[in-house]
Amino acid sequence: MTEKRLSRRRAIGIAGAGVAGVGIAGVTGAALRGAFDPPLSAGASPSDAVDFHGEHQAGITTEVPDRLHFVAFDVVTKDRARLVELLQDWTAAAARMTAGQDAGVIGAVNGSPEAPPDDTGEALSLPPSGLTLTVGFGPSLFRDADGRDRFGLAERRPAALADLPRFPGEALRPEISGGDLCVQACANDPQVAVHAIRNLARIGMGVVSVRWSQLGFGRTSSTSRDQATPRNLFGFKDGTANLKIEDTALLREQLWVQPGDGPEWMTGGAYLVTRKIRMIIETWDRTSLGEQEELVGRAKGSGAPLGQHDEFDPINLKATGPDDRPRITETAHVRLAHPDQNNGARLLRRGYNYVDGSDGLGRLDAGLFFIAYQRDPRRQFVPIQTQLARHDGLNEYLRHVSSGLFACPPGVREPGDFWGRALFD
Ligand SMILES: C=CC1=C(C)c2cc3[nH]c(cc4nc(cc5[nH]c(cc1n2)c(C)c5CCC(=O)O)C(CCC(=O)O)=C4C)c(C)c3C=C
Ligand SMILES: [Fe+2]
Repeated sequence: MTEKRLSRRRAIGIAGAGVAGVGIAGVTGAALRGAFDPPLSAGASPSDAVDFHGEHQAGITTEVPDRLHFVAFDVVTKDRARLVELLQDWTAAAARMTAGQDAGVIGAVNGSPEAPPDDTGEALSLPPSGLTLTVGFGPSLFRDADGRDRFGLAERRPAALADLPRFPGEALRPEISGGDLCVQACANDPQVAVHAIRNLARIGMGVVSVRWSQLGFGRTSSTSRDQATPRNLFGFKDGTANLKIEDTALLREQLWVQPGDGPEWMTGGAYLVTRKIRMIIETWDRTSLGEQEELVGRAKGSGAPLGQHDEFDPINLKATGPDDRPRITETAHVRLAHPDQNNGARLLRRGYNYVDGSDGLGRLDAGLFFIAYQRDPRRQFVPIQTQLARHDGLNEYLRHVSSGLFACPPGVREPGDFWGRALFD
């Protein structure tokens, strides 16, 4: 085991040097692309480890890395003790993998030749790569579709974990929606994210089964002012007005469940909404630049709100153009999603682009895997999405095909503690 750990550590140095090389190439690329595109990551090296333990789970305000593997599980056991045991095993494995170690204490190659290894091995020699693993509990864990209290948890279901209403125009596919549990793996290396989910699924065999999963690339948001704003597949900067880790007062108000919000086991946690939103890329690409900008309400190059100059200039919803019409139209995305139109509600977005190949007609099967964390979806995601579903001009180019809702408990504070302990106490 010690030998194994050493080999992962040695690899960090080697891979770190590789990353530095990539950084130089990246700067050249950025310079070629033009003045709008500063390098996307700043600060700590993309190969570093992120702390697993803390007041809040990592992977929520943590700077968004480039890759995602998101998975939703169905719990297949009826035995509460086995579920708790799984959460304990998962927590231990998650802490190890986040630190760049093998999922199990024996490791991928140090065990008995007669037994399956306790790590699958594809991350051997890879550094931690900023891996974060974030767990959430879906409404169906508390009561199944027939109203049965599956694990004696029904009384502990948060009111804020109320099923999302149907929204006009959505075309949800049940087989890629919902789930009793979810794990979000974010990392700077796709192999590290996939390795983590694969090993959690392997450990969970017989207790959980994978319901659906989604790979994402190219973050579509920033969660820190140190990160440059990335672009979504419509080519627009996405994440400019996001909640950021520096906004401590706003995070208390809008993100973290506070004492008294109830139930107590969720204090320090947050609610997660996922939406897989297919983007009708080919139609969008035939839309004029002016119309694209009008639909979003921001300039495509700079990301500035229409009527302003710079990306971070405040949005002025009252500004009018020479024709006396509002610069940001009544159906513009940023008007409808703006806190002033939604009782002050805001979201911490950390979504990803996805491309699942092409459909049978040769069109890209691509879009945004939308991920938003918040203190209470009933006051945040639901009203914002209600406005968007009714009036957003972008709807012509979008199709919501999957939906997920999860209660993400607070962080694991110390070794020995485990994901969701307070829920099962
Ligand atoms: C219900 C919440 C939201 C969904 C669903 C959603 C989908 C979606 N958004 C874009 C592109 C952009 N969104 C932008 C801003 C923005 N979007 C939401 C919410 C949802 N978006 C919010 C709360 C905001 C911020 C509003 C504000 O406070 O000003 C932007 C502008 C840049 C930015 O501020 O992030 C873009 C671009 C797409 C393409 C999409 C579905 C595929
Ligand atoms: Fe948006």
